Amino acid sequence: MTTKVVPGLLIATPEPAQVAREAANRMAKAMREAIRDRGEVHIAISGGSSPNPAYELLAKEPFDWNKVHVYWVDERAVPPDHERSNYRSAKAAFLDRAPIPAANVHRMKGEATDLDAAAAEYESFLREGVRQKIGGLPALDLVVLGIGDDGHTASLFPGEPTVHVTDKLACAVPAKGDREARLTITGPVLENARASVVIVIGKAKHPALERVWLTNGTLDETPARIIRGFRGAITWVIDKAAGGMG
Ligand SMILES: O=C(O)[C@H](O)[C@@H](O)[C@H](O)[C@H](O)COP(=O)(O)O
Repeated sequence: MTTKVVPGLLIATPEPAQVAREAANRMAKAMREAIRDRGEVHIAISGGSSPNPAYELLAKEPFDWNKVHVYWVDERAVPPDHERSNYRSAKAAFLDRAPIPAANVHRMKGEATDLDAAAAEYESFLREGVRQKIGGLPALDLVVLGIGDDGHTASLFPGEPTVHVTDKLACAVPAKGDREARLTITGPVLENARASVVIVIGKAKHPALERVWLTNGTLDETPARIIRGFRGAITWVIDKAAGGMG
């Protein structure tokens, strides 16, 4: 028998605008708690289009932004001013709107000619920058994730070995078809986060979301199932279309 179990808290809203508000509130909550308990907050953010309205709202929150450190979950192999750059889109929606010191912003170098070296450098940023550790590995206070129509999350794509990588904290993902190469943080860092907010909008995501929530399934087919094993608090914020009701 196949059963559906939503791991974590599900916030299902009618429309994308409410997704943005709920997601921003949940991110802000995790960030406030980290600052209260640990004096600073380390977050890793995703690209894609779904989180941008939430980042815009988050930027209006009255944090001590000097205490906020930003990392990326993944990046496309393009320069930072490219229209497909995750850094560029987060800059427009978030970094240009919140006074986060430049020294606290740790982008992935998608423009690097040697992406393996860029991934190794990113692993060092994570090991040194994220001082809080759980089980010897960096413990981000918050990761913000999305899900692709094909069931990917971060840049962990179906049929790629990346979702099984455990000996690296970040790695390069080769180009495939019309998808450019990527950099991504890997399962051990994602799983170790104290909190995650997963933002899923639109009808096209519904089949993938169902596959994540089914008790049966494989990481190879649906890498976003990795979220099921996260140790921290998982919050899904979805609209009715993603939930199959629109
Ligand atoms: O760079 C990327 O493409 C991502 O970080 C990716 O994992 C994204 O989160 C999903 O593809 C969902 O994208 P949407 O937000 O556009 O639905």
